[in-house]
Amino acid sequence: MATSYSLPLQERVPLKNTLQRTSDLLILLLLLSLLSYRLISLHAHGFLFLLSFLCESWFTFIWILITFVKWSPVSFKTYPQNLLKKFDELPAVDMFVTTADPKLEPPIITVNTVLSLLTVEYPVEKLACYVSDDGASPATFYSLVQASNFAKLWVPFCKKYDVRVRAPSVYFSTEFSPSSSPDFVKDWKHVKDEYEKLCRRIENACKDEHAEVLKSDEFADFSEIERGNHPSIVKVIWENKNEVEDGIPHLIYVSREKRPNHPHHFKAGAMNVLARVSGVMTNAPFMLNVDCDMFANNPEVVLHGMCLLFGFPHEIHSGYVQAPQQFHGGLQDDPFGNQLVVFQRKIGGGMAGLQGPLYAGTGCFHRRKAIYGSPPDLPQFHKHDVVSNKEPQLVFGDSRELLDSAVHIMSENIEFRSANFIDISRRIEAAKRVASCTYEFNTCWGKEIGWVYGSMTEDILTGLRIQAMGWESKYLTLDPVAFLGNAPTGGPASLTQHKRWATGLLEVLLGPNNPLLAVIYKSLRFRQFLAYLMLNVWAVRSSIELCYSVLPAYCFLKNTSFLPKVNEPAMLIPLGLFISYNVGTLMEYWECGLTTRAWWNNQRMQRIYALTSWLFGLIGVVLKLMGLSETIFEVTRKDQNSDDGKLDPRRFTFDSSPVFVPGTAVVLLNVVALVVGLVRIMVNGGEEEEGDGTGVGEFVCSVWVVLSFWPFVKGFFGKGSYGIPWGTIFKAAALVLLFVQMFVK
Ligand SMILES: O=c1ccn([C@@H]2O[C@H](COP(=O)(O)OP(=O)(O)O[C@H]3O[C@H](CO)[C@@H](O)[C@H](O)[C@H]3O)[C@@H](O)[C@H]2O)c(=O)[nH]1
Ligand SMILES: [Mn+2]
Repeated sequence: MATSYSLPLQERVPLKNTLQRTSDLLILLLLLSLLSYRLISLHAHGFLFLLSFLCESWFTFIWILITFVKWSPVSFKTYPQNLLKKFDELPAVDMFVTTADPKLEPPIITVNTVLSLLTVEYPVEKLACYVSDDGASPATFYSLVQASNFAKLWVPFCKKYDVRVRAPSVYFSTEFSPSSSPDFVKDWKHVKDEYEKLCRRIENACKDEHAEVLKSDEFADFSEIERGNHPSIVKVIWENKNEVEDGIPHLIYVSREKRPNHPHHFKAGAMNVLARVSGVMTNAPFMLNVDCDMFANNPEVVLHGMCLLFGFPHEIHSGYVQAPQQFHGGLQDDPFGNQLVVFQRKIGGGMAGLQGPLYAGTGCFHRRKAIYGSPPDLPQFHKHDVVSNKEPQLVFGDSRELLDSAVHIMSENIEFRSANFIDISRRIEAAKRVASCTYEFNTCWGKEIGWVYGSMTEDILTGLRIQAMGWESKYLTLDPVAFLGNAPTGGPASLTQHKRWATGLLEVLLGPNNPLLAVIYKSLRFRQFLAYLMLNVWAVRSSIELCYSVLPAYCFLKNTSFLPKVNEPAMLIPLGLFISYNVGTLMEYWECGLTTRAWWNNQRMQRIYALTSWLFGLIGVVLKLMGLSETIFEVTRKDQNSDDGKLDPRRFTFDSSPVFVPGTAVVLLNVVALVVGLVRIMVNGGEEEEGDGTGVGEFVCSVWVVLSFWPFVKGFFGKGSYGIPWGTIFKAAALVLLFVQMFVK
C-alpha cells in the first residue's frame, strides 16, 4: 500500500485578501451607519423610513453573512505525480452521468461527456461509467452503443498523442498544428472522419424515433414503452473483460423503472438508482458524478481528485471533493450573469477555507461510504449514525447483493483492494431490481442515505447532510479546469434555472434537514451554517428587493422621499454606500480577469433574477407549504443552436411565462414615476408644493432600477422573442394601476 509518507499529495494555500476584507468592512460600516441614521430620524419621518429600515436591515444581514463567508479563502495545490509514487495501486472509481430528455439534452452532448470520462488518465480496470437516462430513450441508448464503438479508436488515439481535451466535439473544433508529424495527421484525419460519421448516425437516430437502426433485438426493451411508465432497463454496453493497456472502462446504460403514480424524485432519484446499480455491479469505494453536459476537460482530473481524497491525515477532511462549475463556450461578458466566475472564486474559495465547498451536483468525487450515511471514522461522530443503529434491510433495502456490497464499503481500509473482475453481466437482474420504483419503500434512501429528497437543489441538501455528519469537503481548482459544461442562454432558460435554484434553496431551509438544526444538533460548523443560510434565503430576498425597487417610484408619485436630501450631511452615507459597493464589486470582477461589462451584466442580472425567478421561487414554496402545488425540476435546455442561428444568443428573450410579469411591472412603475416627477418639476418650475419633495437620491435609485432592467425596457419595443408579449405587458400594467390605486391615489 503506502510506500512513502513524506511525499505530499496536496498543499493548502491561504489566499491574500486584505483589500477584499477592507472593502467588505467599509461597506458593512456604511450599512450600519445607514441603519443608525434611520433609527435616529425615525420619529420625524414615520412609515417610509421604517420600511426602508427593514429592507436595509435585511441587506445588512446578508452582507454580514457574505463578509463572513469570504473572510479566509484558501486554495489547494495537488501533486498527482506523488500519488503514483506513494501507492502501488489506486482505488476504483464509478463514474455517473445523468441525462433526462433527448430533446433538451441532445445525445451527442451526453456522448461527448461519456467519451471524455472513458479516456481519463487512470488505470482502466479501476473505472466504470454508468449513464442514467430518465428519458428511457432508444436514441440515447443507440448513441451510447455507437460511442462505445468509436471509443475503440478514440481511447488509443488520446493516449498515444496525449490529447488534452478528450471531448471529441471540442477537440475537433480546432485544427491540428502545422508542425505535426505526418503519422499524427493521418491518424487525426481518420479519427475525425469517424467522429463525423458517429455524429451523423446519432443525428439520424434522433430525428426519427422509429428509425430502422432502432429496430434490432437490442432495442426490444424500448419498444412500446411510455416515457413515464416502463420497467427498469439495465444494459451493459461494454464490459472490460481483460486488462489490456488501451482498454476501455465498463459502460453501462440504466433507465430506472417509472410508474405514473410513483414519485421519482427527479435527479436525486436517478442518482440513488445509480448508487445502487453500481453497488451491485462494480461497487467502487469512490464515485464521480457529472451532468450530461459536463465533460472532463482535464484528463488527469481523477488523479487530482484522489490527491484531495487521500492527501490529509484523516478521512474526515475530505468527505467529497467538488470542482467548481465552469462553462464551455460561454458568451462574451456573460450577458445572462450565469457563468458564476466571481461567485465560484469568492464564495467557493471562501467556503473552501471553512468546512468546505457545497456539493454542486456535478463535477464531484464522493466517498461511497459518506453517501451511504457513514460518519467519519472517529469515536465522537457515531452518535447520529443510522447505519449502525438500524437493521441493514431497513437502511439499504432487501437486495442481498446490495447488502453484501454495502457491508464491504463500510468495512475499513477497502480503498486499495484490487479490483476483482466480477462478471458484471451476471448482475443485470440484481441491478434491475434495485432500479425498480418500489425498491426504496421502507428504507432510508433519500432520507438518511444517498441523495436526499425534498428539494429541487438535491445537491445542496445532500452536501449538507454529509457535512452535518462531520465530514469536511475539498475544492478542486485545476488549470486547465476540471470539468466544463453549458450555461443556459436566453431569458426563459436562465430564469427557469434560477427559479429552480431559489425554490430548492428555500426548500432546504424549511425542510427537516435544514442547516439550523444541523448546526445545533449535528456537526455542521457555525461559519459553514452562515454560508448555507446566505444561499438558502435567495427567494426571501426577492420580496425585500421588490419593496426596495418600488420605494423610489412611490416617492415620486407621492412627492416625498426615503433618502436624505443633497444638502443634508447624512446624504454622504447612501452616496458612500452606492460608490463603495459598486467599486468593491467591480474590483472583484477585475481581479478575476473579467471586464467592466461582465460586472455590469452580472449586477443587472442579479436584480432581474431577484424580481423574477427568486420571487416565483418564493411563491412556489409558499404554495407547496399550503399543499396547493408541488415543485418540479424543469430541465435546462443544453443545445444552443436550437433556433438554427436565427436569434442573437446575446440578446435577452421573452416568452409568455408569468415569471416576466413582476419585472415588467417594476420597470413600468419606475418609468411612470420618473415621468410624473419630471412633469411636476416642469409645471411647478421648482416651486414648493405639498409633500417634502422628491430628491436626487430617489431619482438616482429609479434610474438605476430602469437601467438594471434595460433588457425589459428594450423588450417593450422588441419583436418576436425579443419583445415582451402583450399579455405580459397588460398584466404588468394592471398591477401598476392596482398599486397606484391602493397606495398613491
Ligand atoms: O428528472 C431529472 C431531472 C434532471 N436530471 C439531470 O440532472 C442534471 C441537471 O439538470 P440541468 O437541467 O442541467 O440543471 P442545471 O440547473 O444546469 O443543474 C444545476 O442545478 C441542479 C440542481 O438544481 C444540479 O442537480 C445540477 O448538478 C447543477 O448543475 C442533468 O444531467 C439532467 O439530465 C435527471 O437525471 N432527472
Ligand atoms: Mn446543467
